[in-house]
Amino acid sequence: MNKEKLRIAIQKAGRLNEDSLKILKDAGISIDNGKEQLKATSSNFPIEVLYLRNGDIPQYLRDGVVDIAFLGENVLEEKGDDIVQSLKLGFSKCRVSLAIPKSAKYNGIEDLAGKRIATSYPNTLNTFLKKKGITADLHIINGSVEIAPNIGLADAICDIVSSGNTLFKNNLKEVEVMMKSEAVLAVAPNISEARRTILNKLEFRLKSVLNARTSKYILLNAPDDKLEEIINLLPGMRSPTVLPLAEKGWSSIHTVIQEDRFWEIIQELKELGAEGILVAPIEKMVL
Ligand SMILES: Nc1ncnc2c1ncn2[C@@H]1O[C@H](COP(=O)(O)OP(=O)(O)OP(=O)(O)O)[C@@H](O)[C@H]1O
Ligand SMILES: O=P(O)(O)OC[C@H]1O[C@H](OP(=O)(O)OP(=O)(O)O)[C@H](O)[C@@H]1O
Ligand SMILES: [Mg+2]
Repeated sequence: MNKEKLRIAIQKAGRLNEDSLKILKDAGISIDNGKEQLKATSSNFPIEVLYLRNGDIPQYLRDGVVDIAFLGENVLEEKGDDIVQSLKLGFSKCRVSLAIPKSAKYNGIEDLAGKRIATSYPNTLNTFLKKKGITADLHIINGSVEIAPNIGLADAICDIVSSGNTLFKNNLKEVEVMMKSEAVLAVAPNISEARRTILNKLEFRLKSVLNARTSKYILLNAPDDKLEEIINLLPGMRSPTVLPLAEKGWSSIHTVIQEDRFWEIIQELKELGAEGILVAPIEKMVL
């Protein structure tokens, strides 16, 4: 029996943990937890899970302790520019931004020259400032960065922003978006061929889950004299399925579309006489 297993790093606790386990579950991979354990295996896929701190994962990938990981793009930007990003996973969306006190004036990045900036992302910030030709005084802190201006520790901060709530509560305003980030599948630079074969299988499953998450199956009834116009609005996987209804002059159309596209065209569909529009989730989608 082939005992080869792919080692994946997942954040032990925090923003990425739950969605990472959920996407594996949706891909049909059951992890035998024990969440108190730092290591777990799967009974139905050749994978071993290591629960680690997000910030430590790039080094583990580099050292080959793990083969792949789910982690934020922002962490790769900060600590892992030698690590390959394979898939974007669509969760933990955020941005790394610069913010200053609400009351401070801001005319552009040059206003930060010579200022004290508190951050947990010094490499990302240094690269950004260098590109802009700005020199500033960086204060590296590991958490609660947004409090720094209020306690007189810094003039500005560079940290993760998502809803903007934390900035708002601390009387700060976002002035520059340095990068956008979401969770990605990261791959160790020296992954073995045998493990890459397992990774290909995992990627195939993850892609099916991701495609399904953003797509909807839609069914609608259409008068035959408007069929062509309605079909033109509905790009299907190949082309929509059209079936005659028992009532003469009417057909049922089935197709798959991106959810956001559906909301764009719903009004047009109705104006063309579409009726009985049903939208259903898709569990897996193999293209
Ligand atoms: N408010 C947020 N909204 C959405 N995504 C976020 C948010 N904060 C962080 N993230 C993303 O989730 C990742 C993990 O963040 P989290 O705060 O859970 O861990 P951490 O404290 O950065 O790392 P560690 O696991 O090393 O303690 C970040 O690197 C970022 O990509
Ligand atoms: O724009 P918002 O939606 O308010 O999110 C941004 C906040 O979320 C993150 O902190 P987190 O809650 O992960 O705490 P941490 O510092 O303990 O990681 C980040 O460091 C910000 O402080
Ligand atoms: Mg955090």
